[in-house]
Amino acid sequence: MKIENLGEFGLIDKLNQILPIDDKDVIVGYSDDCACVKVGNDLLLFTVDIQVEGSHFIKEKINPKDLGWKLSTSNVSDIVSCGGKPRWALVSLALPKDLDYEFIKGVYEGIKEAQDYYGFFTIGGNVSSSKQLMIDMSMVGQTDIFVGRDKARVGDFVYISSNLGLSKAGLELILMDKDSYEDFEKKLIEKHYRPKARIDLLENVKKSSSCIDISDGLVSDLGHVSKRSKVKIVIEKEKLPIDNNLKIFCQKYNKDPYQYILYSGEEYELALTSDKDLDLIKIGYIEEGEGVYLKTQEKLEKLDDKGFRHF
Ligand SMILES: Nc1ncnc2c1ncn2[C@@H]1O[C@H](COP(=O)(O)OP(=O)(O)OP(=O)(O)O)[C@@H](O)[C@H]1O
Ligand SMILES: Cc1ncc(C[n+]2csc(CCOP(=O)(O)O)c2C)c(N)n1
Ligand SMILES: [Mg+2]
Repeated sequence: MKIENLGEFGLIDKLNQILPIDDKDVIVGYSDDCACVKVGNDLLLFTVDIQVEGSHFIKEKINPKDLGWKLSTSNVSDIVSCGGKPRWALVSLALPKDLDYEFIKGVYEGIKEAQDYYGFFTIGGNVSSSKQLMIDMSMVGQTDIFVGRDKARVGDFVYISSNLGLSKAGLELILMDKDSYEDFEKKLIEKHYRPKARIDLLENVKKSSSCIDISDGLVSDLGHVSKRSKVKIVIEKEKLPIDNNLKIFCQKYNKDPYQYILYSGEEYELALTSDKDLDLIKIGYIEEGEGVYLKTQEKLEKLDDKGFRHF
C-alpha cells in the first residue's frame, strides 16, 4: 500500500495503531492540535511542524527571515488553539551541503523575531545533511486547561478570529512570479509570509468549548471539530466577511472569494465554538448531526472537505 493511497489522516490512524498510548498522564494524543500531558499540577502541550522546500516554500522566493517566522507561527498557533502559552522550542535542520550560511542565519533571525513577539525560547535542536532543505520545529507549551476539538456542543455559536482567504491568494500571487505587484497584492503576499498566531486571543480560547487553528482550510479544520465532537456545523454564508484586498484580488483574477475564505490553508487564525457572546466574528452555529454545511437564503449545502493534503 502506497502512503499516497492511505492519505494523510489514514496514515496517522495506522501509526496510532502501531504505537497506542498507554500512559495515564497523557490526556490527549494523536488527535488534536497538540498532545497534552499532565506533569504535577501543570498541563504541558506538545506540537511539531515542519517547513519543507517545495512543499511549504520555494527557496528562491522566500526571505529566510519570513521562513523562520512562519515556522514559529505554525507551532505557536497549535499551542494557542489548545489554550496554552508557548514556552520552549527545538529546531531540527536538514540542510544541503552547499547551502549558504546566510540563509540559515536569516531563518534564525526570523525565529528570534518570533520568540520575542510570542514569548518562547529555543533551547536546542539537531543538524543533518540532506538533499532537500527542511526545517522542523517542535514546541512545548503550558496551560491550566486544555481546549480541544471534541467539546463543541449543540447550541454553540461558531466564531472565527479574522477575515480568511488571504494566505491562499498570497501564495497564488507568489507562484505567478510577476515582475511587479500592486499594493493590494503585496499585502496579500505579506499575509502568506507573515501570518500571526492569535496569542492575543488566549482568554477567548479558554472561554470556548472547542478551538482549532486554521492550517488546512476552514471547512477542513471545522470538519475535525465536527467529527471529534460528533456535531453538525452550519456556516452562514452571509456572515462570512470578505476582506477588501481579497475582494480586489478576486475581481482582478476572476475568482470566487468564498473558495478562498472556505479553503485557504496556512491562515493560522482560529475557529472557535462557544455558547457565550465572544467579541469575534460569529459565522454560524452547531446542531445535532454531522458534517460541515453552508447555509444561504436558498439552501443548506453539505461542503466537501477540499482542505490541503500532503497526499
Ligand atoms: N507522524 C505522526 N506520528 C504520530 N502522530 C502524528 C503524526 N503526524 C501527525 N500526528 C498527529 O495527528 C494529529 C493531526 O496532525 P496534523 O499535523 O494534521 O495537525 P494539525 O494541527 O491538524 O495540523 P497542523 O500541523 O497544520 O497545525 C495531531 O494530533 C498529530 O500529533
Ligand atoms: C510551494 C508551496 N506549495 C503549497 C503551499 C501550501 N501549503 C503547504 S502546507 C499547507 C497546509 C499546512 O500544512 P502543514 O500541516 O504541513 O503545516 C499549505 C496550504 C505552500 N505554502 N508552498
Ligand atoms: Mg493545528
